[in-house]
Amino acid sequence: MKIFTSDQIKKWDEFTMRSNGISSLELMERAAHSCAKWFVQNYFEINSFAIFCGAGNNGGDGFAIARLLYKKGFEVILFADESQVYSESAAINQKKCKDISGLEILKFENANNFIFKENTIIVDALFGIGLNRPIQGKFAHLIQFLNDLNHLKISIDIPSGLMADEMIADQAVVFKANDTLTFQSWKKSMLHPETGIYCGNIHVRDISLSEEFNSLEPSNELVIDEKIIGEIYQPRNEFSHKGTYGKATVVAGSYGKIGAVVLATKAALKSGSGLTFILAPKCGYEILQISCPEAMFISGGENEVVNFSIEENSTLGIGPGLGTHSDTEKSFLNFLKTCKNPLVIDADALNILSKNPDYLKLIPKSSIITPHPKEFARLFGPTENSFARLDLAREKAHELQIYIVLKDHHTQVITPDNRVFYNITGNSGMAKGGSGDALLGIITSLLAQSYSPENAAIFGAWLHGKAGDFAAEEFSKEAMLPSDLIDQIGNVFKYLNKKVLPKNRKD
Ligand SMILES: NC(=O)C1=CN([C@@H]2O[C@H](COP(=O)(O)OP(=O)(O)OC[C@H]3O[C@@H](n4cnc5c(N)ncnc54)[C@H](O)[C@@H]3O)[C@@H](O)[C@H]2O)[C@H](O)CC1
Ligand SMILES: [K+]
Repeated sequence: MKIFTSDQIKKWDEFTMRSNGISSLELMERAAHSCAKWFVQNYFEINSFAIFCGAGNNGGDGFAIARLLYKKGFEVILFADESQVYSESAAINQKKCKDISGLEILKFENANNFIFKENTIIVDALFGIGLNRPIQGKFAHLIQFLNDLNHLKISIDIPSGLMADEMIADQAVVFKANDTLTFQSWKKSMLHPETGIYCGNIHVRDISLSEEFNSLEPSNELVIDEKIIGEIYQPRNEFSHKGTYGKATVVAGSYGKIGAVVLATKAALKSGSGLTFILAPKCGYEILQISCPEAMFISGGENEVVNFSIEENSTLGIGPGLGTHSDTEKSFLNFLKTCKNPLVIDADALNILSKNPDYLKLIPKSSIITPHPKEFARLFGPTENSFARLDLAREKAHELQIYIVLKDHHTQVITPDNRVFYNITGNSGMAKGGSGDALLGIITSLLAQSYSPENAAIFGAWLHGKAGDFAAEEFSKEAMLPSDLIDQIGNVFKYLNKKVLPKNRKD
């Protein structure tokens, strides 16, 4: 799914209206119907809505939604400032509401003294993607008042106060929604931690905007949706053998950190590599041979990996629990001098590179690094926010011709040619030591199976998050473990074969 800027979305609207021969009002009606349907499906037992309408088309959506819900028998209270100059479509929908007896429109000022029923849902239709400056004055006070209410809060298209494409200003006032019903596609600010936090759960509502525009309009920022995954995932061919699925080698571990090797190796095995090797210190030999019998053990030293003797044409995943012992550092850096094939680098291997930045240029082209924000900052320097961090990541991915899987909520896969894929699977239950080890194993395994580095990074991030979602479902976010995530990888492949592939394959 492409991510468009607010300007592009407006062009998308216009293109749709022109090519479908519909008016802005009809498009607004389509949007309102889609929202009303969601409310009925999700909150039919709640019968009261307080809808706050601005003067632009977001407000127009709000008036139209109010009319539709009222006609379905819901109790609806409208709040608006009728002294404002309304957009054409908003004015028409506001008039339609005024013409309905029983549908009251109160002033925003009345909200402060209004007694909202406990189960009233607060609907924010104040500002949408037309917001062009921070909200101040009476609107800011109104939003602060609404944020202090304990009621369920739903935003239409985007929480008021959030810019669609960029970071919020310091002290910005933004409506804090429990859910956001957004039209047709994700907006960039919904995908970054500082801004996405205001959106709650995102529900993308299809309002049938032009598919032709979507395919023609360029965007180098995308959301990894199941359409993309359906195009990447390669189901197994029965006429195959273990050689078909490549050789993966996990280079990891040091005394006391053998668990990281177990997690990375199991994740690699579960992701389908044909042959899987482990290069780890001897202190982990028994543990690894017992816990990962399918993987072959190569000793890299006593308590640390000090000897990078690698299986021929094997795909390497390096880093989990590796430690930064000077002997490990020396042998890893020496190894980099001769390594030519793309590899996957994580955790302590990245920390070793942070201490030796001159070696960054020795990372083989098309390799994949998987830093979390702190590892990224150690590698490339601090940034003031996640938008700036993404800009720096794009610069570095291009400069070093590598893929950067920037782990966050939401993880971003940055390509050497400036494209960004946002992952929308995964959850806070994965914020535990060991999750990153699993991701390293998954991506290494996919790369070993001849997925391109780009597809291994994209598919790996999605698969990792989806397995995390299944684990959270099974064990709760609090109790799930990275090993539970690994155990769910098989269920994700089953989901892919049952749900995703059939939908996306036009064989
Ligand atoms: N394809 C779609 O996504 C559709 C979207 N729809 C809805 O239309 C809005 C966008 O409408 P627009 O009129 O462009 O902007 P807003 O409703 O966000 O109103 C902005 C309005 O307010 C003024 N303004 C901007 N910033 C401020 C500020 N800080 N303080 C005060 N006033 C401000 C600005 O000048 C505008 O006049 C979209 O979000 C959807 O909800 C269509 O209904 C259907 C298709
Ligand atoms: K809104």
